[in-house]
Amino acid sequence: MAEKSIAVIGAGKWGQALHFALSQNQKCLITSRTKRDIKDFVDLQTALDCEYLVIAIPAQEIREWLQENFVFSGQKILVAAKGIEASTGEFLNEIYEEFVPSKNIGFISGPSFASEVIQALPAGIVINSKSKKLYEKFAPMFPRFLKTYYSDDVVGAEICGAYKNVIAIASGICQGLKLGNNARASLISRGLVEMQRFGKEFGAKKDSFLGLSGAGDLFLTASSELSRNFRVGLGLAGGKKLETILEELGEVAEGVKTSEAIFKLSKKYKIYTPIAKEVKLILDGKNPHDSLKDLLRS
Ligand SMILES: NC(=O)C1=CN([C@@H]2O[C@H](COP(=O)(O)OP(=O)(O)OC[C@H]3O[C@@H](n4cnc5c(N)ncnc54)[C@H](OP(=O)(O)O)[C@@H]3O)[C@@H](O)[C@H]2O)C=CC1
Ligand SMILES: O=C(CO)COP(=O)(O)O
Repeated sequence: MAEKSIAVIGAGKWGQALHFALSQNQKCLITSRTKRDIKDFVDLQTALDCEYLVIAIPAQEIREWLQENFVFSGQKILVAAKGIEASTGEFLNEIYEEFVPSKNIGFISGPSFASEVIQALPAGIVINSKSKKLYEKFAPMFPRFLKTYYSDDVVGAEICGAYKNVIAIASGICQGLKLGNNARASLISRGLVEMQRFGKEFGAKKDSFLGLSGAGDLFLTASSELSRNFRVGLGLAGGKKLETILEELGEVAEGVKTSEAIFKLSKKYKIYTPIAKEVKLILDGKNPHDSLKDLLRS
C-alpha cells in the first residue's frame, strides 16, 4: 500500500468536487468506472492501493461494487454517498461493515453542493465515524474552505443525509405546484420532525438532526434548484414521467430509491412517516396534487 496516498473513487459530480477539495493540501488521485481525461485520473487498482480512500459511488450500486472490486488491506475510508439501499433497506454502514472494520470507516454529511465545493466556496461538513482517530487523520486533508466537524453518530448522519433527499423531492413538488412559501416551510419543518422520528427507531442522536447533517443539509437541499432531488420534485409536479425526469437529469437523485427503502422500513418497524410515504406513492403514480392536499390540509 502506498502510505499517506489518497484517492477518490467515483468521478461523478461529488467525486470530482471532493477530488478538487482534497487536491488543495496534498496530491489526490481519482478513478471511476468510465475512464476520463481529467487530472490525476488513474486505474482502479492504483487507487485501491492508496492508504486513504473517499468513495463517491451511489448507494444503490455500492454493494455490488464492493463485492466485485474491494479487498480490505488496511485502507482508511470515507463514504460520500447519501442513501439507503432500496432492495434490502440496509444503511450504508451496514453494507460497508461486511467489508471494512468500523474503526477504518467514516461517513461525510452536511450541506455541500458539489457545484459550490468545486468553486472553493465555504461549507461545513461532518465526518461521522466510530473512530475519532480516523477523523483526526482525514480532517487536515480537507482545505480551509471546507470546515470539518466530528461526530460519532454514524447512523444518525446517514439517516439525515438519505432522508433529506426524500423531503427535497416533496419540497420540489410543493414548489412546482405553486403552493406557496408557507406550505413549503411547513413541509420542510414537518420533514425534519419525521426524519428525527425515523432516526430514533435506529438509535440516531437528536443533535444530529438539529445540526449540519440534518437541518443544515435539509434546508439546503429542500430549498434550491441546485438539488437534483428538488428538481425531481419539480418535474413530477409538472406532470413529467419519472423516467423522463431521470433521463434529463443524467445524474443520481438518491431520494427516489431511498423513498422505497424508507417505505419498507417504516412498514416493518411501524414508524409514522407520512411525507416519505406520499413521495413513494407519487413516484408510483399518485397525482402530486392529491398527495400534497392529503399532507398539508386537515
Ligand atoms: N452532487 C452533490 O452535490 C453531492 C452528492 N452526494 C452524494 O454522492 C453520491 C454520488 O453523487 P454524484 O457524484 O453527485 O452523482 P453522479 O450521478 O454525478 O455520479 C455518480 C458516479 O457514480 C459512478 N457509478 C454509478 N454506478 C456505478 C457502478 N455500478 N459502479 C461503479 N461506479 C458507478 C458513475 O461513474 P462513471 O461516470 O465513471 O460511470 C458516476 O460518475 C450520491 O450518493 C449523492 O447523494 C453527497 C453530497 C453532495
Ligand atoms: O447532498 C447534497 C448536498 O448536500 C446534494 O443534493 P442533491 O443530490 O439533491 O443534488
